[in-house]
Amino acid sequence: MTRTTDVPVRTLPEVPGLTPGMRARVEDALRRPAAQQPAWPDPGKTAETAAVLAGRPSLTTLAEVDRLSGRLAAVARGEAFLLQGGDCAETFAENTEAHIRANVRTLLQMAVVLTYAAGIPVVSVGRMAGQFAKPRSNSVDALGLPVFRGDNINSLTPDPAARVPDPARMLQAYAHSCGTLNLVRALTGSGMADLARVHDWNQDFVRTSPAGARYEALATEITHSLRFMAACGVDHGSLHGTEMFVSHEALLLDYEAAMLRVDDSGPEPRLYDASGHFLWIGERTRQPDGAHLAFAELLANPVGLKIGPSTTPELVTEYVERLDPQGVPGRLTLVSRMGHERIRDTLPGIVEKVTASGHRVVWQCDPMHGNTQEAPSGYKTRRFDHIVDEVRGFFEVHRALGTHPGGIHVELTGDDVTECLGGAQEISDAELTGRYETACDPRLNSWQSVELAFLVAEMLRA
Ligand SMILES: O=C[C@H](O)[C@H](O)COP(=O)(O)O
Ligand SMILES: C=C(OP(=O)(O)O)C(=O)O
Repeated sequence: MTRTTDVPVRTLPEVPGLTPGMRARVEDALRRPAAQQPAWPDPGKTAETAAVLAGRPSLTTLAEVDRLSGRLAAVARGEAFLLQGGDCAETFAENTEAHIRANVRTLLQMAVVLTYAAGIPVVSVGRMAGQFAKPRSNSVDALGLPVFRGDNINSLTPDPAARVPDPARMLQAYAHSCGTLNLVRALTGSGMADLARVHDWNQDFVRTSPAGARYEALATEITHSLRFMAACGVDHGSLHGTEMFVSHEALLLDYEAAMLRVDDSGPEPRLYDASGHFLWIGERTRQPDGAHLAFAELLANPVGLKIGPSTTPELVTEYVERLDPQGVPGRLTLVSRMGHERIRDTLPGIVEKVTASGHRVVWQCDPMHGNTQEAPSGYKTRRFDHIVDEVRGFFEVHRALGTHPGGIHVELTGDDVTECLGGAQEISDAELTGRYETACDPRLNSWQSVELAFLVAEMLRA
């Protein structure tokens, strides 16, 4: 864990309905050291922007958030599987209809394969509609410029002026998130999520992928099941539309605090972060005395916590007690990102200790962040076989301990990029340069993502 910029977060705007007690708790959280925050040049402007955001409509509703909490409770009980994925960093420039459609389509394709193999519902959560802030290893980049921290803070353009944090970008991020969420709701509620159509895309994948033969049997089983259901006259609405939630890292506290909303429709007012359905705390900002953890403690949203290879079972138990004080199944998702060489050694002690504590968390595997490496060409990349091996290790650990391997969390895009090495397309180091388009970390492309889903399907069935 590194702290590149520990600066106090000063801005908590007026939030309608916030009781004095709630306000004091949020202010206390925000006063703690907060890693990875931008040094805004003009705090007055940041406060003004936060006040504008606080007056804007919520992006999500507490009813949707509660629905997701219910779904995650099922995952924690072993009755559902969680699929989470999307860009490493969304960008304003790439926030196009084509890009969003491609990402949604890839998630839908993966979800169908996983649902069939697991025989239980798949809860789909996009890394989208808010994934605009990135924690970074260094505060300067290779050119000696202040590092790009995500489009809601500064610009990727390699120019000193463009790298100055600009709070107005938070308003743009809000507007982009709003547009994305609108399209996601429309696409998943309409023809695009039609099961037969999504399966047709998977059949195209099987027909055209160099590794298609391996996955053909499973795809054929799905075809037969669909024909059987059609022959029986099964025509339920869930065959023609689906549910997709959105998530991002709750990194930029000025933005997240401005998106706090109070729901007072129940017996007790509840505070939730209306910037997304699911928020997670990253590996670089999970300091026990830090602001991010204290902020997450206050939310009604289900939350995730990334845990890297240095995390001890004792520390995880402390996180679990703090983030799930009431023992609500699925309230907390522990996202292990250990690296394929470490997962089999590091995860078992953590799972045993948390299981013994009685808390029912969602166990999720992020096989991306512990497997980043520099290719000989100099590109930051990840190898497909390392990614698969980490997921395999995750399943092995949970199978051995009798716990539920609850889900995967993947950086991916539906575009045909060349950022990760290998997969059936056998993307080589020399090919990385072809379409290396990520604004931060390398993502699986659409082929690699669907192939990963077929491989996880095999693990789920084993
Ligand atoms: O997505 C995770 C981090 O933001 C990312 O790996 C940091 O990248 P860096 O090491 O290039 O700063
Ligand atoms: C920064 C991320 O991951 P981690 O916190 O696990 O490094 C991420 O998922 O974008």
